[in-house]
Amino acid sequence: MGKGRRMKKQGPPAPLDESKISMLKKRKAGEPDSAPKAVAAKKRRRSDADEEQTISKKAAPKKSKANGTSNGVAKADNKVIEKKKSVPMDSDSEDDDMEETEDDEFGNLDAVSEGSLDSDEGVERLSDLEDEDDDSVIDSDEDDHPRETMFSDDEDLSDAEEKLTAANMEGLSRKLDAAKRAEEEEAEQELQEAAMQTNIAGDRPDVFGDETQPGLAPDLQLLRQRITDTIRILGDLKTLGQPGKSRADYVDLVLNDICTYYGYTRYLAEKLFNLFTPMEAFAFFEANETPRPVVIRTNTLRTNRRSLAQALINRGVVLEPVGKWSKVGLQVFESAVPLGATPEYLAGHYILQAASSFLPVMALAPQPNERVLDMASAPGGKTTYMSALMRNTGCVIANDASKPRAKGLIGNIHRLGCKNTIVTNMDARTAFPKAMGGFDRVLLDAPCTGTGVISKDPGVKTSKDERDFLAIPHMQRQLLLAAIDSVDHSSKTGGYIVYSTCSVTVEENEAVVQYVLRKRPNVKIVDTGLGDFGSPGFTSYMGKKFDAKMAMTRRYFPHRENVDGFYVCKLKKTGPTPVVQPTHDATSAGERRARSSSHAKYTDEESYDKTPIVNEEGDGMDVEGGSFGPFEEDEDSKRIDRAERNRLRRKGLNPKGVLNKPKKNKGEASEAAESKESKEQEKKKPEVAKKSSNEGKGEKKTVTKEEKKEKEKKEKKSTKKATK
Ligand SMILES: C[S@@+](CC[C@H](N)C(=O)[O-])C[C@H]1O[C@@H](n2cnc3c(N)ncnc32)[C@H](O)[C@@H]1O
Repeated sequence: MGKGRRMKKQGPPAPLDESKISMLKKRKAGEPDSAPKAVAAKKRRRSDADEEQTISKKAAPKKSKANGTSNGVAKADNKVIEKKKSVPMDSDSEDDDMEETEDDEFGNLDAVSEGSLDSDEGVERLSDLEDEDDDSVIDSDEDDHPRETMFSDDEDLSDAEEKLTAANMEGLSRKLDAAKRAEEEEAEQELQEAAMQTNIAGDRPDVFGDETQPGLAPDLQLLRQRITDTIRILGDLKTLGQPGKSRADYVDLVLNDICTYYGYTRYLAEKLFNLFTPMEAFAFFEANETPRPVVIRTNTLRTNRRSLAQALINRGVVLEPVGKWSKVGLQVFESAVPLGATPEYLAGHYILQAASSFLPVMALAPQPNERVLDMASAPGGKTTYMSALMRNTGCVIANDASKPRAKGLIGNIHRLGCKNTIVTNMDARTAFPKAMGGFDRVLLDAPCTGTGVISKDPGVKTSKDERDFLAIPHMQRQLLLAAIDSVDHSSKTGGYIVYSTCSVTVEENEAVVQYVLRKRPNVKIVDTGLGDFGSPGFTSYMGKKFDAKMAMTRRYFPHRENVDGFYVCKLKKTGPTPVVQPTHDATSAGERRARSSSHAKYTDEESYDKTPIVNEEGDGMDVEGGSFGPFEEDEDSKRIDRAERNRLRRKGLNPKGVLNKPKKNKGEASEAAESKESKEQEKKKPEVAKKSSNEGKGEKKTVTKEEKKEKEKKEKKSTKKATK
C-alpha cells in the first residue's frame, strides 16, 4: 500500500470535467454560448485548454475596461494573476490592498446579495444564468424527501456551477495541473511498489530482523517501509508470513511501528487500527497527517453562494463548489487574503466550517417556524446553519456549558445575523428538559475525543487515554438521553434528534446509540437523508451486535471521503419517554414545571407509551463485560475510577496517594470511592487473617506460631501455679 493508492482512494475531490473549462473559457473569450461545441470540447485534451486560457487572458482586459471597477469575471481572473505577482502574503500589504478595493467591491456585493445586480457587462454575463439563490436558502425541505431536496441534480444548479467554474478557471487549471502531477506521482509510486513486490515475491520477508538500535533515533524511511511490508504480509499471512510467527506477532510489530512513526500512544493506535483492515488502517493514519480541504459555508441569511464566490474570486480566492451534496459550501484552494478577515467574512456572508460539519444539520433538516435545540453549540457553526435553514424564523436555543466558548458563539450569531437564536449557558445533561423541553428537533453535536480530527489536533494522538474513552461516552449517553427527552414526539413537523460526533470510535458512536435505544424504546433510528455519501454505521464490532438499523447511521472518514472523521445518527421519537410517576410530594417545583411543558402528555393515560423498557441485558445481544458493555451508571463510575488508577500507575504515581489527597471539585467521587475502598480493605484484613488461619496457609502460619508460643507460655505459667 503506497502513497499512490492512498491518493487514489482518499484523493482530492474528483478532477474537474475539462469540457466545462474549455466551454467556459470560450465563453469567457467572448464566444457565444454553444452547447454542441461544449459537447465536442469534452473530448479536448489539456493542451487545448491551455491554449484557450491564453486567449481568455488576452480577452479579459477588454472586459475589465468595460466593467470599470465592477465584479466582472474577466477582472476576477486578472486580479488573481496580478495578486499572485504583486501582493505579498504579509498582512500589511493585504490590508492595504483591501482598503483600496473595499468600498467598491463590497458595495457591489451588498447590491448583489439583495438581488440588484449591476448591469455592467461582466455581471450581466453571470446574472443571465439561472440564479441558485432561491434554492440555496433552504438546503433541504421535507424530511420525507430528503434525498430529492439535498442531492438535487437539477440543471439550474449545474449550470450555475459551470458559471462559477468559468469565473474561477485560473485556479481550476492549476488544480488540473496538480491532479496530473499527482497522477504521474502515483504511476511512479506504483511502479516502485510493483518492483518491490517482485523482489519479495516468493520470499517471506523478515520484518522482525531489522530492529532499530535502542537509544538511536529510528530511520523513518525504514520504519515506513517496514509498516508497508508488515501490512502486506498481514494481507496474505499464509504466503508471506515467517514460519513460527503468528498474526498477533505481526500486528504487535506494526502497532509499535505506527506508534513510533506517527506518534500515537499504543492504546489509541490499537483502538483506531481495530476499526479497519490493516491496509485501510494505514490509509487512515496517513490521512491524519495531511490537512483536509478548507471549506466555507455561505450564510444564506446574508447572501447567496454565487455572489459570495464572485466577491471572493475578485479578492484572489481560488474556489469551487464543495460538491453536489451541498448548495452552500465552497472549497477554497488558494487565497491571496486571510479568509477570516475579508469584508465578506466580517459582514457575515460566510463562516469557515469543515465540510463534515454541514452533515448533522442537513440530517436534522430544521424547518421554518420550528422550535429547535442545539444542545452543545459553541462556537456555532451548526447553530448558524440551522438558523439559516429556518430563514430566521421560529426559535433556536443554542446552549453550551462553557462560558468562554459561548462568547464565541454569540459573536458568530451576531456576525451571521441570526435573529431567531437564544443563547443559554447550562450543563445540558441536567438542564434539559427541566428548564425547557418540547422541541420539534434537537441537535446533539456531542463533546468527544476528537479522533476524527487528528489532522487538526495532533495532540489527540497522545492525550486521550482509557479513562477518556470511558468518561466521554458516559457523558455522551447522558446528553443523548436528555436530548431525546427534550423532544416533543407529537410535533407535527418534527420529533427528530440528530446525534453527531467528530470521533470515529465505536464507544462514542454506535455504542452510545445502542445504549439509548435500550433506555428509550420510544425512539428509533431513521434515515439521515444524507444519501450514499459516507459509509454505514457498524451493525457489529468485535463480537458485539448492534441494532440492525445502525446501518442507517453514517460514518465519514478522512481517507475515504477526504473530510474530517464524523458520525451522524438520526432518531425519531415515536412516543413520550416512559417515566416512573413520582408522588406529588416528591416532585420539585422544577420538575413539575418541566413536566407541564415538555412532558405534558406523561400524565395522559391515552397517549402514554406503555412499551416496556427492554431487558437491560439487551435483546440477546452480547453486551456484557466487553470494552463497551452495558454502560450502567455504577458500572461506569467503577470503570472510570479503575482507568484513572491505571493512568496514575502508568505515570509511576501511587493512585492511593494521589486520589486520597483532598480535592475541592473534580474527582471527589473517585476520591470517595478510593478511600471507601481502602477502608473496606482495612476492614477485610483481619477477616483474611482469620480465614487464613482456618485454612492453614500464608500469614496464618506466623499467627499460629505466635499463638502457639503465647499458649505455651500460658500453659507453662498455669502448670507452675498448679505445681506450687
Ligand atoms: C463538538 S463541540 C460543539 C461544536 C458546535 N456544535 C459547532 O458546530 O460549532 C462540543 C461542545 O459541547 C460543549 N459541552 C461539553 N459538555 C457539555 C454539557 N454537559 N452540556 C452542554 N454543552 C457541553 C463544549 O463546551 C463544546 O463547545
